[in-house]
Amino acid sequence: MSWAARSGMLRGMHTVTFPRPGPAAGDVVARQTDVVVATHALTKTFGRGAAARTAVDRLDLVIPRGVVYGFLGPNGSGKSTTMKLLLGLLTPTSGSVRLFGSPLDRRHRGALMARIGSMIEQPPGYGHLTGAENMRLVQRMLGLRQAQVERALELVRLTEHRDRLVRTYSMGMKQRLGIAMALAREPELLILDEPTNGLDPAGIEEIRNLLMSLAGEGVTVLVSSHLLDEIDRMAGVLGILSAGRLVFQGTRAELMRHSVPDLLLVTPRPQAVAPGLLAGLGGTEGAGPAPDGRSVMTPTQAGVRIHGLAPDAVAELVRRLVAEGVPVHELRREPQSLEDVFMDLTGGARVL
Ligand SMILES: Nc1ncnc2c1ncn2[C@@H]1O[C@H](COP(=O)(O)OP(=O)(O)OP(=O)(O)O)[C@@H](O)[C@H]1O
Repeated sequence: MSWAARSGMLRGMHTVTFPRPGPAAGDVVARQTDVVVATHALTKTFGRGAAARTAVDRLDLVIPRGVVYGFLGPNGSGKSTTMKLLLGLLTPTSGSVRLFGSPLDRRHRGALMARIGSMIEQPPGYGHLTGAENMRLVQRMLGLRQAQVERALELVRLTEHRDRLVRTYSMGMKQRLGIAMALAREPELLILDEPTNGLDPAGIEEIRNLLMSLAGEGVTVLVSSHLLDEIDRMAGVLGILSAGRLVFQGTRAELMRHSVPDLLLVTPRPQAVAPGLLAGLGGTEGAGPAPDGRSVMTPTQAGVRIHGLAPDAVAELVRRLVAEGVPVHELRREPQSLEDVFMDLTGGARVL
């Protein structure tokens, strides 16, 4: 049976109406929907006493069926640990995981894992075996049909390279073989940890297209990255981690709604816009770096760009500029890029 046909089946369907959970549940996750992954206050602390370190901190993830969920966060923010918790490879310190509507406990784990394909950290595969031989191992281990293996190789476009030793594969081919191994059992949920790591733009594009087409067939894809660019164009829902906390969850459009557009001040005398002019104007405090480490005020060709000013603060700034006799040729808002919003979120401790 094809994924498309299977995704329409009621097997394991779990329909819930969500109260708006956790930090910033988005429209996509808040509406009545079929949820594949839901965690509640999921927490993992490594070590004890003074050495204790909380890698994942009270996470409320909600992943609807059939989306690409982009799991973003800087290195060390807890993405891999979360994925291992979802796969039962680590035990939570507290909190819970539900997959396809069932709790991830000892009783359900086997049945739940049979519906999931994953690639965590390094791409798997033995270098001294060919692609086909590696796939045969997976086939035997999982009791798969030959047709399933063939289809997985075809999906990742490795059919013609199947008889080459894996150690001769490029990084992109190794990643694709790892994805084929995860795909062979025709999972309903695919969990991939940084599958675009080390790939060139063409390789990234290829993985992006593959994951989007799988989601189009009803497969739910959870994919992590520390690079926004790699995720942005494929993910229908974004979850952003910072130091183990989920600082945002929702669509790209919802994320952009949290942005404060920059202010562009066009003046022939940018040097007259002293940092002191911004003193006390909201959270930016004039001189010095913003919480994300970027400068609040950046010189541009025609003047200066000022980050994060609320409307009242702009009115006060205009008054000060006039009082100081700074010639203002133009003052306008310019939307922040998605990258800027991401940096604001992950650089500071702000929780949306
Ligand atoms: N087994 C472990 N024992 C102790 N600390 C751990 C263990 N696994 C992860 N950590 C710590 O937990 C934190 C989160 O790590 P994790 O690998 O989940 O982050 P990540 O977002 O996936 O980052 P990366 O992209 O670098 O893998 C890090 O500080 C890491 O050192």
